[in-house]
Parts: sequence; structure tokens; C-alpha cells
Amino acid sequence: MSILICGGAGYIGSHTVKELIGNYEVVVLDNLTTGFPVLLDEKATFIHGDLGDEETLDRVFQEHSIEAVFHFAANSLVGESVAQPLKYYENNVGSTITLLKKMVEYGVDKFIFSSTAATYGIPDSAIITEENPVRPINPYGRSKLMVERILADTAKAHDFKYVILRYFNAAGAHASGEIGESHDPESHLIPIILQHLLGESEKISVFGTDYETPDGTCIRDYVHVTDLANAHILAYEGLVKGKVENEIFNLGNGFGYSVKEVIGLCEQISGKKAAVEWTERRPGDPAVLVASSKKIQDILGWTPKYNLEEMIQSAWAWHSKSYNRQI
Ligand SMILES: NC(=O)c1ccc[n+]([C@@H]2O[C@H](COP(=O)([O-])OP(=O)(O)OC[C@H]3O[C@@H](n4cnc5c(N)ncnc54)[C@H](O)[C@@H]3O)[C@@H](O)[C@H]2O)c1
Ligand SMILES: O=c1ccn([C@@H]2O[C@H](COP(=O)(O)OP(=O)(O)O[C@H]3O[C@H](CO)[C@H](O)[C@H](O)[C@H]3O)[C@@H](O)[C@H]2O)c(=O)[nH]1
Repeated sequence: MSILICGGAGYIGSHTVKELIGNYEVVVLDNLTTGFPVLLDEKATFIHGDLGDEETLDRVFQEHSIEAVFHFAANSLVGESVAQPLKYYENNVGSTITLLKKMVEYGVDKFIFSSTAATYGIPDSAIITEENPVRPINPYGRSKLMVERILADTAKAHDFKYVILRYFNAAGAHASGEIGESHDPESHLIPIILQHLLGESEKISVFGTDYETPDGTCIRDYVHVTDLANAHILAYEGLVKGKVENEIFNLGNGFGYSVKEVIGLCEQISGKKAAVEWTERRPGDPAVLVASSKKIQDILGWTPKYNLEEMIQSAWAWHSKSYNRQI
């Protein structure tokens, strides 16, 4: 039996493949729109195709004995989702519906879904639990919430069970140094700072210094990509053992760091000084997003192993090594 990883050539998907290989057979389906061939693990079977394409899915499910699907494949740039909402609804919702239809048709009943803290929108409490209201403020967050609702309805009507994982801010790189965060364009804070410290840009911009936080910059909860990968495996094993069914879990470290603190840590780890431009707020950024991950700790025993310093150290190792490699 194999696990199908949709989006396994992307950042979080490729790290999850690395954790699975050795214990599970892995099939990766990816259209390489935002993923990279160098992130693919040669021990996994790779199918270059789109998950919105029924014929491709027929081939995948007919040629491989798929037991579960981990679904990472999506577009995930908030700003782009505001400018091109239909692209987001088509890919994140439409293609997922095609995938779910085929899973039901072929009797594949276990599904792990990559959701996001963006489903909460602007929260009214500093620490977010799964009970917080979901009020996404952009098409990206809404597309993920729509899929969450579709999953609940599918599980009611069919022999189908799922786990939804709402990640906070993914960061860091694999301990092997072989893979790490790669997005083009890059929009995430830590790789933007590290790429700048490696000389790839003249300066970095800090979006907003007048938030109601101790130093005026936004606070986020960063979680290591390998900790996220391991949460997927625990969720899958929980589904297999009947320990968990149709649940939603937050994934974060439970600690908030400001943009200024993140820059300071990156400078300390790299030994270089950043040129910082203090600019206006980025529209749609909540001041503070910190997760309570107590539910997944209690039910599945997940505990994050890496702190922010270790995330930045591993990311720095990856970026230093991959610099000039034109990924
Ligand atoms: N990176 C984060 O901090 C973060 C936070 C919360 C949620 N998420 C979610 O986690 C998932 C993975 O994020 P990531 O940062 O690894 O993104 P990524 O862009 O690196 O990976 C997504 C992968 O999916 C592939 N893909 C997209 N649409 C496809 C399609 N229709 N058919 C086949 N392949 C397709 C892309 O080529 C890419 O390899 C996404 O669903 C994202 O919304 C990410
Ligand atoms: O050049 C930059 C980039 C980011 N930031 C700031 O750094 C913080 C983190 O920004 P990221 O873009 O790295 O991450 P977000 O918190 O905006 O987004 C993350 O969390 C979201 C949920 O809230 C989504 O899931 C999204 O996919 C995921 O990357 C924010 O305050 C942002 O304003 C800057 O100041 N300068």
C-alpha cells in the first residue's frame, strides 16, 4: 500500500516525503507549478500531472495501491489570491473536489488536508484554539475553509475520513541539508531575511511598526517543517488505528515572535547585519497569531521538537548551500 502525496515537490510536501520514505511506499503527484524537481525524493514514485485532471487521477489510482492521500497541493499567496480569486477557487477548491470524487470512486478513504491559520482571519484572542471562530479575510483563507466544509460533507455521505491540519507559520529546512524552503516568488519572512543576508537583495521591508505589540511589529508562531511533517504521519497513523476521525488540529509551537525578534535572530545566526526599511502595514496582516496545539498534543501526542533558533539555523544552512544553485 502507498501514500499519495499531492504537492510532494513543494516545500512542506517534500519534507513530509523525506519523513515517510523508509517506512512507507510514497507516490508523489505534482504539476511543478510552484514546486521544484530538486525537492523530489528519488525513492518516491513521481507522477508529473495535475490533480484536477481526472485521467491522471484514474492512472494514479489504477496503477498504485493508494491507502491514503496527503493533500499539500494548492496556491498559497494571500496577495495573489485577492488579485486572482478564481485561480484560487479553481485550483484549491475545484481540483480538490476532483481529487475527492476520484478517492470516493476508488474507495480510498483516508485524507490529510493542509489547512491554514488564515482560516481564522483576525482573531479576537491572542492564543488561537480550534474553537475560535473561522472568519477568513482573503480568498486564500476562504478557499481552504471551503475545502474543510466539503470534507465534512463528504465524510457524512461516504466511507471517507479526514484530518485537517491548520498550520501556523512553517519554517526551517531538513536536517540532511538536502531540501529546504523554496518559493518563487518568496513571500515568507525568514527566507526573505536570509536571502538578503546572503546578498540577494539590497534591503528587507518590515511591514508595519505601529501594531499593538511590545515592539510594534507583528507576532507570529513559527513551526518547523519537520514537526509539521511528523504531525501528518501521526494523523495518518491515528486514522489507521481509529484513534482519530474527522478532526481539525492547529499546528504551532505556542510561542509568538515579533518580526523584529526574527530579524535579530537571523542576524545573530548568520553573523551579518540586515539593511531594514520600516514600511507601511501589509493589508490583511493580523497583529498577533499564536496557536494552541494542545488538542493534537492531547489526542495524538504531537510535540514540536524544534524552537525558532533551530528553525533559522537549519534554514540558514540550506540557503547558504543552495545559494547560486538557481533553484
Ligand atoms: N508555507 C506555509 O507557511 C503554509 C502555512 C499554512 C498552510 N500552508 C499550506 O500547506 C500546503 C503546502 O504549502 P507549501 O509552502 O509547501 O507550498 P508549495 O507551493 O511549496 O507546494 C505546493 C505544491 O503543490 C503543487 N501543486 C499546486 N497545485 C497543483 C495541482 N493542481 N496539481 C498538482 N500539483 C499542484 C505545486 O507545484 C507545489 O509543488 C499548501 O496547501 C499551503 O496552502 C502552507
Ligand atoms: O518581507 C516581509 C515579509 C513578511 N513580513 C511580516 O512577517 C510576518 C510573517 O509574514 P509571512 O508572509 O512570512 O507569513 P504570514 O504570517 O503572512 O502567512 C503565513 O500564515 C498565514 C496564515 O495566517 C498563511 O497560512 C500563509 O500561507 C503563511 O505563510 C508578517 O507580519 C509580515 O507582515 C515582513 O515584515 N516583511
